[in-house]
Formats: sequence, structure tokens, C-alpha cells
Amino acid sequence: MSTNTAKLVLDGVTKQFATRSDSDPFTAVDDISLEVASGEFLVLVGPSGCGKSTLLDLLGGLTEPTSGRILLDGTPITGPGLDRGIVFQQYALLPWRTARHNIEFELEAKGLPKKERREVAQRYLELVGLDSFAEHYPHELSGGMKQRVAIARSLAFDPEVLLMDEPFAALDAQTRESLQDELLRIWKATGKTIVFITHGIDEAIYLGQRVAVLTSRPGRIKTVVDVAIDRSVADVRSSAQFRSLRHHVWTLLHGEVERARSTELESAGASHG
Ligand SMILES: Nc1ncnc2c1ncn2[C@@H]1O[C@H](COP(=O)(O)OP(=O)(O)OP(=O)(O)O)[C@@H](O)[C@H]1O
Repeated sequence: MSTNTAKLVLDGVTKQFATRSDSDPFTAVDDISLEVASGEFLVLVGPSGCGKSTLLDLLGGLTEPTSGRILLDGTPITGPGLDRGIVFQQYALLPWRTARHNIEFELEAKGLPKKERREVAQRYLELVGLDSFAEHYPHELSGGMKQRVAIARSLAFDPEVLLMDEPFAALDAQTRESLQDELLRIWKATGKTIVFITHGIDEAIYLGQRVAVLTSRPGRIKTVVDVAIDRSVADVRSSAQFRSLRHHVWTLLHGEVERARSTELESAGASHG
């Protein structure tokens, strides 16, 4: 049930897709109920195809639930809105605009006057450590820098909720780790509510205050794990607490991956039988 402090409430959310044949619709997300508190960093982790992106699309208002409801500050989400910023795996920057102008472009749509656009873009370029690359075009930036611009662009809108769909998946390990640190710093500085999707167990535990583990098809909430670790120690990922949580989440996920594999084998066997 919803509480006053919940930023997002998912209440019995199911999403089905029509299939080509006359058979039953395909259930991608099944009866998910979950609350995300204001200012919380929640990570969704689950096996491939379990409905993570579908869930994020639902939160973004890009698609509607078949049943159940999603509330933002107590009001049902009916479509995309400036109160939610989405960061995808792909950078989606305009190639003919500089980093600065990519950020300013979206603020134009928001109707901000020129001077203010410039100031806001500058602030967020600084926040993601790219002020000296402001006049560079996307092709002159590394993958990590492009993703920083994409994050800065989303933040510049000042959305209350940031929805991130595997934003660091395409990056090398070092860049990913430094962007994870940067995101945590930004989250602490801005107090945004973040819903972050990943395949990576380490990434989930490193970033999340809570990690929601999804089941394989259809996607349901298997468990929500509280990440109570001491983040002030050096090399958090090597700490005993971190390793124990990693093992816990790995065990939960591994069971789901095995289950998905045997279901696939069964249906392949049935269709050949
Ligand atoms: N528009 C659609 N029409 C039909 N089926 C869809 C549609 N979108 C997603 N699906 C199906 O729903 C299931 C969940 O997809 P989704 O992309 O949400 O999973 P995911 O957990 O994000 O996967 P991955 O981790 O591999 O990115 C998949 O089986 C997918 O084929």
C-alpha cells in the first residue's frame, strides 16, 4: 500500500503483449507491486528478457500497464513527462551539436530563455566534469564522455526521477566504475530518486540502497535486498559485506537463469514433439 513518502508506487502492475498467433498474450511483467521512496536509489536486476526494460518504459510513461497502476507522487502516470528523465544504454546525442548545445537543445523545448539555458548547461557540464569539452561534438568524445553528456542532459531538465536503463553497459570496466562513482556523487548532491536497471550484480550492489531481483519470464519481484554496507571503507567491492551480498544476489539470480533455461528447453521440446 502506498505511503506518504513514496515517490513511485507500482500497484499490481502487469504488462502483456499481443502475440502473432491467436494464442494467449505474452506476459512480460506480472503483478509487480513496489514502492520507491523519495530520494531513493533503487536498482532492478534480473535475467535477460525478464521485463526490466518494459518496466522502465512503463515508469517512463512510454507504454501503459495492461492492469494495475503506477503512481508518481500519488498521481497515475499517463505518459512521458518532464518530471522523469530517461537515460538509455545508447547515448542518443545529436551528432551535429556540441556537448553544450546537446544539453541546451532540450532546454529550448522547455522554453528556457537563452541566458538561462547557457547557465544551466554550464552547471551540468561542470557537474559531470566535462566543462572543458563543452565545445566538442559527439564524435570527438569517448563513450564515457558521451554518456556523461546524456546524463547531464537528463539532469538539466531537473526531473524528480531519473530512470536509467543499463546506462553504463557499453562502457569499459574502468570508465564504468568512474561513472558509477560520479552518479553516486550526483545522486547525493541532488537528492534525485533513481531507478536503475542493470545486468551486473556488482553494479547493482555498489549503487543501490535496495536491489529488486526479478524472476525470469514473466518478470515478477523475487526479492528486494537491502544493501546495508559500509561505503566509507576503501575498495568497498572487496569488503566482506559486499562479497557476501554479491553471493546472496548471485544465488537468487542464478536460480532464475537456470529456471529460464529449463523452461526454454521444455518449450523447445514441446514444439518439436
Ligand atoms: N513491444 C513488444 N511486443 C512484444 N513483446 C515484447 C515487446 N517488448 C518486449 N517484449 C517481450 O517482453 C519480454 C521482456 O522484454 P524486456 O526488453 O523488457 O526484457 P529485459 O529484462 O529488459 O531484457 P534484457 O535484459 O535482455 O534487455 C521479452 O521476452 C520481449 O521479447
